[in-house]
Amino acid sequence: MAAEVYRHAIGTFQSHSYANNVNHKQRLRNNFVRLVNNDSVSNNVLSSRGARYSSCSNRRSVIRSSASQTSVADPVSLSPSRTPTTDTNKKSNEAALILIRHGESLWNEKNLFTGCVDVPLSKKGIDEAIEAGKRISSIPVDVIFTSALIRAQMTAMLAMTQHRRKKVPIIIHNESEQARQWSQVFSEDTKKQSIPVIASWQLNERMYGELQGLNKQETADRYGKEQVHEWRRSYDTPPPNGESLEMCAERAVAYFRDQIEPQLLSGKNVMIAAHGNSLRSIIMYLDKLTSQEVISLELSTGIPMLYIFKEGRFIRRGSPIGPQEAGVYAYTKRLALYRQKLDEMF
Ligand SMILES: O=C(O)[C@H](O)COP(=O)(O)O
Repeated sequence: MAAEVYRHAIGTFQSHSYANNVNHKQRLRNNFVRLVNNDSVSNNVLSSRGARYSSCSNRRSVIRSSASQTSVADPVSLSPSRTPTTDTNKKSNEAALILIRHGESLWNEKNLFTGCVDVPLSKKGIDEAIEAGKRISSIPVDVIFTSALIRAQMTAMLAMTQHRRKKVPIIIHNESEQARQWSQVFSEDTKKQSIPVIASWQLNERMYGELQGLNKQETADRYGKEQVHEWRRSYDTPPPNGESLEMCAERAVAYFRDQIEPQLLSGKNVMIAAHGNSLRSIIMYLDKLTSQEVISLELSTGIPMLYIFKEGRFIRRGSPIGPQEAGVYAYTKRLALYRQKLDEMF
């Protein structure tokens, strides 16, 4: 089974340009050896990149001091400082972090630059989201963050239809006092069976400026392949009147640090459904990639990626493979226990 875990870890990352990187493959091999030798997240499998976030605890105050964020949390018990997760019966501060790029959109299908244009999933994207949900169906999720764009929200919702815990994802409406009041839930039991979904523009796709709506191939034919590649993948060159990855990172990573890390610190298991470039910038932060390394980071639509957050570190665990893949749950003892609990319940 151990060999199977490794094979899947490598296989899944082939959709990820890391897989073309020899060092990364070597790291995966090393990780695998560590996984086999000791099934504990305390071994930092990303020793060269494992990030230390000593300032995280300082940032916890940000979420507590934000009145709007606290009230967002209230309808379904999101406050990290008051409500420990019940799903996984946590004793340590380990938490799962699932990242998922939305499934294929109707404009991905047509090969159009999309950016902040709010386009829904294609039929293939719907299938990808459901498939992604199967892959993470036995990983605990206590809170979901999505962008404000429908393709990310559809992906999160469709994925959660497959979750074995069968909790209901509920979009939190906090845009006005009335919206907050009118979406209150008055049953504690029902709240417990719900997962809050927080939608934020900061997780939106990078704004693609005057490329939005243009065909990617036609744009490359017109401006040259190199120029278009620079617009699409460089760290600091923005497309005409759009955001560079660096600009996108400024708001997406700040949001991650201020609003999402405190949830992880409090032991909540988090899923983020977002976009190619907002997630690239977050992964750059989690894995401490350089502005050169991030150029070759490509994310496929609808493939979930799993990190474990423990003792201030983000430990990449590869991508969950499928609902029946035992290896996924061997990543940590806690995930294995959670799965066992689900097996007993359902
Ligand atoms: O906005 C888009 O067009 C895509 O979601 C991401 O496009 P990219 O792969 O060109 O960055």
